[in-house]
Amino acid sequence: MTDRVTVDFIWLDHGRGLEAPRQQSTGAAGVDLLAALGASETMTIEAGKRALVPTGMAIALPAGYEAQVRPRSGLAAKHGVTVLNTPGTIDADYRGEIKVILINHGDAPFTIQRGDRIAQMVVAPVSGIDFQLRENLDATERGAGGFGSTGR
Ligand SMILES: O=c1ccn([C@H]2C[C@H](O)[C@@H](COP(=O)(O)OP(=O)(O)OP(=O)(O)O)O2)c(=O)[nH]1
Ligand SMILES: [Mg+2]
Repeated sequence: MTDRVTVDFIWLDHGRGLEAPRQQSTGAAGVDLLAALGASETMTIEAGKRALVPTGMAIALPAGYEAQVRPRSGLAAKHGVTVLNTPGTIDADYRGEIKVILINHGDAPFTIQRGDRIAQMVVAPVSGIDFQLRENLDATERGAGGFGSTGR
C-alpha cells in the first residue's frame, strides 16, 4: 500500500443521500462516481449521443494532485458507453461540481437513474512544470522517429 491521500468533498443539494465515494476493495485504484439525478428522474443517452452527467459532488484535492475521470469497463463492454474525454482532468483548484461526459457508442439508447455508477475517479500526483527554452535538445537513439517507426 502506498501513501494515502485525504480528499475533502462536499455534497451539492442534489447529491445529498448518495453513497459517499469509497474504494470498493482495498486494492481498487479508484472510486465510482454516481449519477446525481432526481429521485424519479432518468437520463437517456441515445445511440451516438453524449450527455453531461452530474455527480452532485465537489472536491478539494491537495496541491500536487489531480483526479482522473475514467470509464467503467462494464458499461463499455456491455453497452458501448464510455467517458468521451477520458481521462477527464479534475484540477486541484477546481471547486465546482464533478461532471461526467458520457458517450453512447452502442446501438441502443442507454438510460441512467439516480445512484447509477457511471464512471470512476482516480487520484494521482502531478508535477509542477517549468518549461525551459533551449537552442537544441539532447540526442537520443529514437530521435524524431515515432508513429510506427519501429514497425508493427
Ligand atoms: O470530465 C471532466 C473534466 C473536467 N471537469 C471539471 C474539473 C476541471 O478542473 C474543469 C476544467 O476541465 P478541463 O481543463 O479539462 O476543461 P477546459 O475545457 O480546459 O476548461 P477550463 O478552461 O475551465 O480549464 O472541469 C469535470 O468536472 N469533468
Ligand atoms: Mg483547462
